[in-house]
Amino acid sequence: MNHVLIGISGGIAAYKVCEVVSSLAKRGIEVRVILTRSASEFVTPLTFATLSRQPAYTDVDFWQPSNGRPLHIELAEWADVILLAPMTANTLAKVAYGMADNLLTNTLLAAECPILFAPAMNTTMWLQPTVQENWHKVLTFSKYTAIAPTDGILACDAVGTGRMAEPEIILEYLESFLFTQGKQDLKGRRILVNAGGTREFIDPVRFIGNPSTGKQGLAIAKAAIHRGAKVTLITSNSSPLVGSGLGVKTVRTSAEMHQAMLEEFPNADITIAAAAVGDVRSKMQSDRKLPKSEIPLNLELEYIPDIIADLATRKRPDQILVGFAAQTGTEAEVMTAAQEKLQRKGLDAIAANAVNTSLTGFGTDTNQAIFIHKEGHEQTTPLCSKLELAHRLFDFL
Ligand SMILES: Cc1cc2nc3c(=O)[nH]c(=O)nc-3n(C[C@H](O)[C@H](O)[C@H](O)COP(=O)(O)O)c2cc1C
Ligand SMILES: CC(C)(COP(=O)(O)O)[C@@H](O)C(=O)NCCC(=O)NCCS
Ligand SMILES: [Mg+2]
Repeated sequence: MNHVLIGISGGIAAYKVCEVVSSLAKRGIEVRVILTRSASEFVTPLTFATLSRQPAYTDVDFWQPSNGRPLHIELAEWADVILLAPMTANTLAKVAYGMADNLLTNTLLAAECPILFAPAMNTTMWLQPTVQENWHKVLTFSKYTAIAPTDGILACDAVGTGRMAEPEIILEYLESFLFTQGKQDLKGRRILVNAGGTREFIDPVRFIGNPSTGKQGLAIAKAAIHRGAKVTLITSNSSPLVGSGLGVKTVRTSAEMHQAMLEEFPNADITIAAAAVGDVRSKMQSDRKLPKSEIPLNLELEYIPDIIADLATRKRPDQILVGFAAQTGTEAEVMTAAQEKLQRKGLDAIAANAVNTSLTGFGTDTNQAIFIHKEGHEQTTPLCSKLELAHRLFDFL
């Protein structure tokens, strides 16, 4: 799976799709682009052809007598996933009614692969009842997945809903879809994820913390959204780029994390705890910054209650609870420690990952883990992106 077909319709947000095409091509993914006539008014086919290292197609190509097999059939069969970005109000209406009057809309009808839509338009256009009706209609078809527009400044200086999802968000969807073939197996599921490292404050400017950046937890949240879930992310000391479908709560300390997890846990079908929660904190916590001379050199510590073990005691039979175990040591040592945690804490599964290599663990973009299920089966992942690891975890569960 590595053929991405990108359809571009006539909006100013087309300029941002150049970056999407360029990034995919640099990762060795084959990209082809179809432009509508209006799209070519904004960015030339030559730009996309050059960035993708492939011909870019327009309606001129559609009507070529030299094609042999119809071009829209060839392109539809070639694609593993199609992205339509930006999607105009006009093209959305055509899709909603199955219309096919240009190369792009004919290709969409001829395609069997999953199709991602990233609309972009002025807020008043977006909120028109006709546009909203078309949008909700297309989303009832399983072949189509929405990358909903976000709030912010538009090209007409207005501020509101209608901004196309950022290239980074679109690229993450594509990475997911190339791995999962677009399956929506978490549709209707509510997923709770925590991420990041907690900070246990001694005073307002000093804390006991850890190097967790929240990247793995955030990747799990995104993977779940890409598979159709509704996701709540509780994050500590990490600032996610928020796309749609993600509810985010920010906390600082393990006590705040514990409280937030207790509030959200009853609503979750699956809970995945990827946060690095502190194990100890200072008994003494000052509200004002301590002068250096007042910082005790023998700081008295206390253990922090184990959040995930607490959740396990409250778990209903229909709920799934998964932990992460960051370990150092050999693969055998990592396994033994994770197995012990799985049992002692009463989890359904655990993902053990080594944090003492340069490509896995804290702050890296890649990771590697061993998944262990309480019923005994286990699976070792290859070294892969944190997003892929998240998908492998959902497949395992
Ligand atoms: C400067 C300019 C900006 C436009 N921006 C958008 C836009 O962001 N979203 C949209 O739906 N239509 C936008 N349009 C209107 C579309 O280009 C127009 O509806 C066109 O018919 C769409 O054709 P297509 O869907 O085949 O690409 C814009 C038009 C102009 C002239
Ligand atoms: C136009 C743009 C891509 C600009 O993004 P930018 O502010 O990141 O440069 C973004 O504002 C967007 O997606 N807008 C929605 C489409 C739009 O503004 N259309 C024309 C307004 S009438
Ligand atoms: Mg711990």
